[in-house]
Amino acid sequence: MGKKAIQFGGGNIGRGFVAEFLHQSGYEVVFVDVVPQVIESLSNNKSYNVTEISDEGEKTKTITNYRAISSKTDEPEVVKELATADVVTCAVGPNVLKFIAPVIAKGIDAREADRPLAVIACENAINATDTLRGHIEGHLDKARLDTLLKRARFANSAIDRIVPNQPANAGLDVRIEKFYEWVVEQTPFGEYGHPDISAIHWVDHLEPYIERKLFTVNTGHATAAYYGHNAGKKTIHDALADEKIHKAVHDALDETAALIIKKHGISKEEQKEYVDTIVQRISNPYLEDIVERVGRAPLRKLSRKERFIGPAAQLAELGMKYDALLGSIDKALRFQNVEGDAESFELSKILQEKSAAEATKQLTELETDHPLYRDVLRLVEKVQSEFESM
Ligand SMILES: NC(=O)C1=CN([C@@H]2O[C@H](COP(=O)(O)OP(=O)(O)OC[C@H]3O[C@@H](n4cnc5c(N)ncnc54)[C@H](O)[C@@H]3O)[C@@H](O)[C@H]2O)C=CC1
Ligand SMILES: O=P(O)(O)OC[C@H]1O[C@](O)(CO)[C@@H](O)[C@@H]1O
Repeated sequence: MGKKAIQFGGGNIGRGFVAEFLHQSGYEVVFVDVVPQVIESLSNNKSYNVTEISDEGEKTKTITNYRAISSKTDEPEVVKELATADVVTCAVGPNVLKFIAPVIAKGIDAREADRPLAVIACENAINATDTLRGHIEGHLDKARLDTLLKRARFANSAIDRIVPNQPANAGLDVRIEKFYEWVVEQTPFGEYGHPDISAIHWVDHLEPYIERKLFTVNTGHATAAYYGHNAGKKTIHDALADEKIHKAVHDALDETAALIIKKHGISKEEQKEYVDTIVQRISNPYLEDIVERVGRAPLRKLSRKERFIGPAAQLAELGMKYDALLGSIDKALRFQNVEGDAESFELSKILQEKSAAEATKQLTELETDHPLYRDVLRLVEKVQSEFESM
């Protein structure tokens, strides 16, 4: 039996990042999704193209050797595939992990293979695999929990690659930036050793990588998106061409860099190079990355451990500067009632219906005695008063 991986989420990252690299390492990929069109399209087309874009031009790779199953209509099939798979990955969105956990738990409980299933969540969230594991454990056969690690091993990951929204007629094909980083913990695999996926950079300690990525790439990307949306810009490239927004992005990344350098012992020079690289990446004009995609789901992005409150809270606790991050939070609070973005409508509702204190608590989960709390409360009050007067 050849190597088999189950990929939950046949979307941009699922097809354009995870499946590309699993395919490259000889895995058969079984996509699992809930959207019928995704399943149909993957089942009816035996290949699709991934086109890598960079300022050196474009390079196209053809992906084959995959299948697709709906976890909505064919759950028993998905369980059977999980019971004999080597790896399970997911790119469904951090808030969806709780919905894929039950079927993964059934698959783990059905396993008799001599090697545990490698579980690797590929989401923009810190320790997403631990979160998924927590949901899975709630659905496992309690009587067999003591043998869980013989049947599954759980490794957190940091994934970084920009996959913009695809052209309407793209079908399965994905246009994606050439740059990528996929860092995964290797220690959870212990004596079994990690799966052989050549694109992965295996590390013992992931935290420096995931915090650096989330608080640099995602903080910078989302800052550009929210300032850009607020200024009526179409793409991230357009936003960064505006010198005030370009400065706001660099100012926010100067603050997160100070935290990353202090906390993780990464050198100033190395972090500056990393920052310059991501500003260049996100302003890539060929990606045509619209600000509403990068700013999507503002409630998630304003939450406690995420790309703004996460670093700003740590900086406030250390008595370090976070004014620029307050600017990013201000613009994120104004990402309201954006067509197709349910969370942006929910954000507007919260700001209209709740008091500033209730809204601050609900959005950021900051305790009232946290050193960051008062500054964020003032931002919420300001945004509420401006929207009231509109
Ligand atoms: N787009 C990007 O540039 C990057 C995205 N990410 C992260 O990757 C994840 C996915 O992002 P995208 O691929 O852009 O989103 P996407 O919306 O293109 O793909 C998500 C896929 O998950 C599927 N899905 C939803 N619920 C499901 C369920 N219960 N079971 C199975 N499949 C389900 C959807 O049908 C869709 O096909 C997110 O966590 C995102 O933050 C990470 C790095 C880059
Ligand atoms: O995918 P999220 O979490 O909504 O964040 C948006 C952006 O952050 C990135 O994932 C950067 O890693 C972008 O590629 C992505 O479009």
